[in-house]
Amino acid sequence: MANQNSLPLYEKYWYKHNYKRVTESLLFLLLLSLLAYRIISFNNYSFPWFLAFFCESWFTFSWFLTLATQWNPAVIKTYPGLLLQSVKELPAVDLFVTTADPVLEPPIITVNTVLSLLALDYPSHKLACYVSDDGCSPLNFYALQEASEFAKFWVPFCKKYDVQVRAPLRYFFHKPKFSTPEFNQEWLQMKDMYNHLSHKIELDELRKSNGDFEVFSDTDRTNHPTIIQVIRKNRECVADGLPHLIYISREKRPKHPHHFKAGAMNVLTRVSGLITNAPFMLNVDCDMIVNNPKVILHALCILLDSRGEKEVAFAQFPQQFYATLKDDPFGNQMAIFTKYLTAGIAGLQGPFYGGTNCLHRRKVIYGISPDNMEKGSSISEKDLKENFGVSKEFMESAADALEGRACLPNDINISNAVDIASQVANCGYEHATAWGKQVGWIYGSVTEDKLLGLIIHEKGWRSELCTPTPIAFTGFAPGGGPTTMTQQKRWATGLLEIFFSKHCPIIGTLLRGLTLRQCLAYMWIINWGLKPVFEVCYACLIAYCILTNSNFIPKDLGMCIPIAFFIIYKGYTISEYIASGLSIRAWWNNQRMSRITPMNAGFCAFLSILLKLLRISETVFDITKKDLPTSKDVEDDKDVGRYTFDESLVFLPGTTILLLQLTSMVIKLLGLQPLSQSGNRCGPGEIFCCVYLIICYWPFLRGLFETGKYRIPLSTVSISTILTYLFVHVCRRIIVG
Ligand SMILES: O=c1ccn([C@@H]2O[C@H](COP(=O)(O)OP(=O)(O)O[C@H]3O[C@H](CO)[C@@H](O)[C@H](O)[C@H]3O)[C@@H](O)[C@H]2O)c(=O)[nH]1
Ligand SMILES: [Mn+2]
Repeated sequence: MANQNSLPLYEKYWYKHNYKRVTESLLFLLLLSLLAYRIISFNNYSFPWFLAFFCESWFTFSWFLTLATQWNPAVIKTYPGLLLQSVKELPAVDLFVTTADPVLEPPIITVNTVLSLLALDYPSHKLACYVSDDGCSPLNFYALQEASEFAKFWVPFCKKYDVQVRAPLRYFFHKPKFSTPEFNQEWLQMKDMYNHLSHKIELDELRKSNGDFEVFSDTDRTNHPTIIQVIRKNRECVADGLPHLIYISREKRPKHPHHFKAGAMNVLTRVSGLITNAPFMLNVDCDMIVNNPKVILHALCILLDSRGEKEVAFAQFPQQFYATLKDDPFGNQMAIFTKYLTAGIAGLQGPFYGGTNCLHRRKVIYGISPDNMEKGSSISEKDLKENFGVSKEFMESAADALEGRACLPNDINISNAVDIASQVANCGYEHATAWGKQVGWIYGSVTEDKLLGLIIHEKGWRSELCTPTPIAFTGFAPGGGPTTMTQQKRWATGLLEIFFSKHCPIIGTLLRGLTLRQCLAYMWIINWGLKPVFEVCYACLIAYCILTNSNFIPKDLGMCIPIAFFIIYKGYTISEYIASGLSIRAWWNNQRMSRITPMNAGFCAFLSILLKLLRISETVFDITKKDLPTSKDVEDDKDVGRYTFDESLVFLPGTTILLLQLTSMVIKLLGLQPLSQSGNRCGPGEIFCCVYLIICYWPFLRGLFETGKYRIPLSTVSISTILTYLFVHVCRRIIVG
C-alpha cells in the first residue's frame, strides 16, 4: 500500500489464521467424502439417498462459499493525525438519517442519533445533517426542533469534556468516572435538560403545538406533499458552531411507488445536492448512534488517501450493537459474522455496503466508474437531464459534484435552495430519469444496500472496512421472535431479488468488473435465501425416513463421516466463540437459531420470491421495531430472552417441522413403524438427527404450551397440524403403494 508521492493515510494488513483454514478445509473434505460415499454405495440407492445427496451437495457448496469468503481476512489501520497534517482543507460531509415510522422507531431514538451526529469531531460548518422522515410525523419534526435547542448546550459540553458517546441516551446510562466540582455541576445540569427533553418528546407534548405544525395539517403518511424545513442553520458559518439541521418528508401519494428506503435515500441525495452538495455523504439508520466522534476522520483517511482516492468507492463501518441481551438469545448480534466473515470480505474487493454506517462519495452515487474518474470527461447537458431530471439547479449541482467543484460553505443560501429542493423531493421527479436505475440507490430489492454495493463493485470500485477503536457506531439489535424473523425474512427476500435480477453477481463477474472471489462472497450472503429450501427438505427427509422406516444416514463405516463432521464442526464453532470472549451459551443460542431462523424466515422469503416471480404479489420493506434500551433491572429479567411469537405465517414452517419430528418420534416409540421392505431400515442416525432438531426447536416446543405472546398462536398450530397429518398420510400411502 506504500505510495511514493505521499505517506499513506491508511494501511491494510492481510493476516493468516492457519488453524481456521486447516479446520475449515478438513470440514470441506469430509463433506466431499460424504458425497463420494453416497455415489459409490450402489446398494443404498433409494429416494431418500438421492434427496440427501442433493441437499448435501448444496450444503457442500455453501461451505465452500464460507471457506472462500473467510480465507484471506484483512484489517486496515487509519491515521487521522496524518490526514490532518496532509490535507489543507477538510471536505464537506453531508449526514443522512432515515426514519420511517414514529411508533416502530421512537422519535427519542432518532433524536439521539442526530445529536450524536451534530456533536461529531469535525468542523461543524462543513457538516449538514438531513433527516428523512417517511412517516411524515409532526412528532419527529417537533422532537428534532427541541433537540436542536438542546444541542446548543449538549455539543459544547461534549467537546469541552471530550465525551466519547455523544448520544445522551447512552451517555447518561452510566455514572461518569471523571469528576471535578465544575464537571459534576454541568453534568447534572445536562442530565436534567436531557430528562426534560425526553419527557417532552415521550409524553407527546406536541399537541400543545405552535405555528410550525401547520404544514402537517391534513397530511396522511401515505398521502402528503413534500415538507422541507430548515430546523437550524449554521448562520455564522463557524467551525465550532452547530451543523445545519434539515427535516425532509418527501411527497407521498397512494398508487405512486416510493421504493422504501432506497427512495428516501435518493431524495436525501438530491435535496442535499441542492443545498450543500458535499462530496462525501455519511448515512445512518435512525438507531445507529455514533460511538466514536472521530468516525469521519477515520473514513476520510481511506477516501482521501492518494490510492484510495482512485480505487475506493466507500468506507463501511461494521454494524455493532449496544444494550444487547445477554448471550444473544435470538442469534442476531452477529458478533462472529463481524469478526470473521466481514474481515474475510474486507480482504477481497471490499465489504458489502451495509445500508448504514457508511461514507460514500457523491460522484460514485451519481454513477461514475473508476475509468470515468481517470478520463475526467465532462458531461453534456443532455446527459445531465436524462440522468438527473429536469431541475436546472440540480443539473448544475450534479455537474459540480461529478467534476469535483466543491461548493463553499459561505456560498450557500439555504432559504433559496429549500424552495427549489421541494421540487426534487416530489414523487413524480424521478419519472424518465436514471434515478433508481443507474443513478443513486438502485430500486428492485428490499436490501437496497447490498444491491447498491454490488453495482458499485461491478463497476470495478473497491470498498474498505473501517474499524477504529473505540467502535464507530452502535445500533439496536431486535429482540423477540417476530421482530427478528421480520428482519431476517426481509434480508433473505431482498438478497433473492438481487439473485434473480440482471444485477446477479454471477453476471457481474462474467460481464462486468466484479472479481470472482467477491462474487463468491456475494453468493455466500445470497445463499441466506437459497439454503433454507434445502434445510427444510432435509428436515422433512428425517421425518420421512422414520415414518417409512427407511434410511438416509450412512451405516457401518460410512457413518464415521457425518459423526466426524458433526464433532469437528461443533468444536470449531465453539472455539470461535471462546476466542471472541463469548460464552458457550451464546454459542448454543446461535447454533440453535441458525437452524430456526433460516427454516422460518429464509424459507418464507423464498416462497415470497416465487410469488413475486409469478407476479402474484410484490415484496415490501417491513420496518424493524426499535425498543428503547432497557434499564439495568429489566436487563436482569429472564423473560426478555424468551422466545415470542405472533400470528405471522413466518412461524408456520418451523412449527410444522417440529410437529413432524414429534409425530415421527411418537410413532417410533410406540413401535408403529412399518416393516422395512429393503434392508435399509431407519437406524440410530435418523433418530439422532430427529432428536437434535427437536432440541434446537426447544423454544418452539415450549411455545406449544405457554401462554400469551410466548405461545404459538392456535391458527399456526392448526395449520401445522393439518400439514403434518397430510405428510404422515402421504408417507403411509407410499409404503402401502
Ligand atoms: O420505507 C422506508 C423503510 C425504511 N426506512 C429506513 O430504513 C432504515 C433501516 O430500516 P430497519 O427497519 O432498521 O431495518 P434493518 O433490518 O435494521 O436494516 C438493515 O437492513 C436494511 C436493508 O434491508 C438496510 O437498509 C439498513 O441500513 C440495515 O441496517 C431505518 O432507518 C428506516 O427508517 C425508510 O427510510 N423508509
Ligand atoms: Mn436497524
